[in-house]
Amino acid sequence: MKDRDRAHFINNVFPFLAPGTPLREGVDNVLRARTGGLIIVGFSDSVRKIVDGGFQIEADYTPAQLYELAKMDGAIILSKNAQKILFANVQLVPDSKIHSNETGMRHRTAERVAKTTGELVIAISERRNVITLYQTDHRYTLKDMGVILTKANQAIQTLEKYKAVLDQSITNLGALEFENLVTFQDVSQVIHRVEMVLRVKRELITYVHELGNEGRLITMQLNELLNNVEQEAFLLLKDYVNDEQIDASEAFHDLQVLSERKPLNDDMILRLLGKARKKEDQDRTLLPRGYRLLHRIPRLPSSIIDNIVDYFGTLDAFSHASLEELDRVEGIGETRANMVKEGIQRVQEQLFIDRHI
Ligand SMILES: Nc1ncnc2c1ncn2[C@@H]1O[C@H](COP(=O)(O)OP(=O)(O)OP(=O)(O)O)[C@@H](O)[C@H]1O
Repeated sequence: MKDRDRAHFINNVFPFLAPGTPLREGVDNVLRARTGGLIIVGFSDSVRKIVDGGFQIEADYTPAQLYELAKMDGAIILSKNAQKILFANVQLVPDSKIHSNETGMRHRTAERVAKTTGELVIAISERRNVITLYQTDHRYTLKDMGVILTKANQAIQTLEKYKAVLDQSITNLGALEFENLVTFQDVSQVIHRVEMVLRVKRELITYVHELGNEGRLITMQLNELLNNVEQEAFLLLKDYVNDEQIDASEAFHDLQVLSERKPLNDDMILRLLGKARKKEDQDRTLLPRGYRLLHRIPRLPSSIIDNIVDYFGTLDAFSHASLEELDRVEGIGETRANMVKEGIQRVQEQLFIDRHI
C-alpha cells in the first residue's frame, strides 16, 4: 500500500511538487514558519460544494504569498496547475461520515477532502514538522531530503555492485561465445543480471523524481553507470532470439515490462527468446549471431554489422572467415575487411584476458 501511494505521488504530483519547484518552495516556507497549512490544489465543483467562507484572491502564485496567507486560519485553494492562488482563509466542511484515520482536525479534513474531491490536498503540520499529501485514498508523508539522499546513495552503491557482476558475466559470455560453448544457462544468467540492474535503476529513478533539483548528482552517476547496459541487453537478445518468432526490440520491451512485476524464471526467459522448453535443449550449445561483439569494434557502422550478420549468420562463421570472404559482404572493401578481422581478434584477446574463470 505504502509503495503504491508513493508511486502515485511520484508519478502524478512530484512533477510540480519536487524540490526546486515554486510550490515546494512555498510549502517548505510554511513548514519552517511553523504556522501550519492546509492547501487544496484544484477548484472543481466538488471542492466548491464543501467550501464555507474565506475570501477570493485570484492572484498569481508565489511562494512568498503562500507563506503570508498560511499565517491565517483555514485552508488555501490553488488552481489545478498551482499557478494561481484562488482563495484563502476557507473553512472546509467535508462529509464527517467519511472515514478518517487521522487525529487532528487539519489532517482529518485533508483526508476527507481528498477522498470526496479527488484533488491533491497538502497538510502542513504546525506541531509535528511534517508535510502530508492526500489524493483520493492515497496518503504520503514527504520524507526528509537527507533520508532520501541516503537511500539514493545506498541504491547507487548497490547498482555499482550489480553492474560489476553484470559486466563480468557479459565478459565471460563473450569468451564462451568465441569457444562455441554457450548454453541457455549462460544466456539466462546474463539476462537475470540485467534484470537486477534494471530493477535498481527503476528504484533510483523514483528517488530522482522525489529529490527534484537535489537529485542532479544522482542522475549523473546513474547515467554514467548505465551508459551502455540497455544497448548491451538489446544486442544480447538480438544475438539469441529465435527471430522467426520474435523481434529483438519486442523481446527487450518485454524484458523491461516483465522485470517490473516479478523475478524472471527460466520459462519466462525462454519465452522472451522465442524458444520452446525442451529438456534436451537446456544443455545444447547456442550460436550467437555476433551483433554484440561486432559492436565492440570501433568505428564499424551498424549497417555494416547488419550486413556481416546477414551474410554469415553466426559469430562462429564470421570470426573464422578469411579476408576474401569478408570482402564479399556488401559495404566491406579490402581496408574494412582488415579492420573487421583485426577488430574481432582484438575483442577476442581482450575477452580472454578479462574473463574470470
Ligand atoms: N475544516 C477545516 N477547514 C479549514 N481549516 C481547518 C479545518 N480544520 C482544521 N483546520 C485548520 O487546522 C488548524 C489546526 O487544527 P488541529 O490542530 O486540530 O489540526 P492537526 O491535524 O492536529 O494539525 P497540526 O499537526 O498542525 O496541529 C486549525 O487552526 C485550522 O486552521
